[in-house]
Amino acid sequence: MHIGILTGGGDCPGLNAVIRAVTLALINECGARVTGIERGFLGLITRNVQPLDARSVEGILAQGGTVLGTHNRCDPFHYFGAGGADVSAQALAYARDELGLDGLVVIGGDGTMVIAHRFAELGLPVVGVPKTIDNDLACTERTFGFDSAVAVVAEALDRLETTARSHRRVMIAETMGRYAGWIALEGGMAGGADVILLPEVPFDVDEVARVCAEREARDGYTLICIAEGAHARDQGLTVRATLADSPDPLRLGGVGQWLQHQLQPRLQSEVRTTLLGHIQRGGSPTPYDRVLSTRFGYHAAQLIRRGQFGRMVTLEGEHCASVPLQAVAGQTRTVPLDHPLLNAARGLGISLGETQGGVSV
Ligand SMILES: Nc1ncnc2c1ncn2[C@@H]1O[C@H](COP(=O)(O)OP(=O)(O)O)[C@@H](O)[C@H]1O
Ligand SMILES: O=P(O)(O)OC[C@H]1O[C@](O)(COP(=O)(O)O)[C@@H](O)[C@@H]1O
Ligand SMILES: [Mg+2]
Repeated sequence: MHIGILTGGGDCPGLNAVIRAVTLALINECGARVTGIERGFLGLITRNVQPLDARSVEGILAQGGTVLGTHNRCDPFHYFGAGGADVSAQALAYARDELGLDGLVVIGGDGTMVIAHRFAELGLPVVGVPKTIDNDLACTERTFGFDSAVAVVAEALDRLETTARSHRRVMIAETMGRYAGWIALEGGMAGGADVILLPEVPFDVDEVARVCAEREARDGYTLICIAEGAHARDQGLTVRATLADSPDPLRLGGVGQWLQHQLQPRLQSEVRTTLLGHIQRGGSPTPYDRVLSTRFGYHAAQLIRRGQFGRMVTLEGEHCASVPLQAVAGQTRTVPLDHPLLNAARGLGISLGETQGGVSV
């Protein structure tokens, strides 16, 4: 048996742990030959691959990034390198006929799963593994990388708290997460934020200013954790860049700065913004993510061993399971408005920037 592995989309802590687990399990349990495809689906177009064995995955469990490299714009069905042309047939022929792959493990997020699903429909035996710091993939309670990103946000807020307290300032920390607020919600809760602003709950600037002013009068400082996809009730998304050649062209960023400009004229204390950016995505995975990645990788190898293709590994409660790629492709899992952590935040007096019927809550 010959199996390929690729990592697609934004990198994320735990990718190497999955590569290691898939490789070791396939070699040990199936006697398989394993090949790494470099830079996501791009490697199937540029024909860049490398053999993987026990030796090549040694020592990578705790390494951030991906030893295979990745790409978050390469879609063989609309290839940027060929003016948006569909080069999927060549990529498929290379994988199946030239490399002789019996299966392909695709480690990626929502965008990558869309492409994986399309290849599966063309007959390539594919198994997906859910990756993203954003935790926004459908059908799985967790993606690996999320816990590591939350740990970075929590530590950043811990550090911002001491400087905010010393200067009696309003400190805004902007997190990643695209259209989902998971990183800001869990990171904000873990880091003791006073205000948490999410894409799922459009906020009222007056209400956020009121909370800051009230705290200014009392404690003197406020910690705000805002997701890059959050927006005021009457505002659209804050877009940092638009990539013309991508099916997912928007890059978000800057809403923290925008909020700073709204708040500053209404407050005595100084307002400062920290954009956490790619710090959330780099570095070593937390122990939780190392274990989750290892479990996901092992489960992916089990699916291959049983010939269960066209599926993505999931976490259901305590157990690894799987769902058809079709159920995941093109979906985004956002924070439900009745999520227990939102209720807990409200119950603790943490502001979500909400007003009800025009009345501040
Ligand atoms: N809805 C979509 N349909 C088709 N391709 C997509 C879609 N969203 C993203 N992609 C492509 O999938 C790849 C990875 O997507 P991205 O969202 O950056 O990473 P991830 O796989 O982590 O979600 C990129 O090539 C992107 O252009
Ligand atoms: O690295 P880029 O291209 O600026 O992309 C940034 C985006 O990637 C992420 O870090 C991760 O998203 P994906 O998992 O979908 O790749 C988002 O949180 C962020 O909006
Ligand atoms: Mg994505």
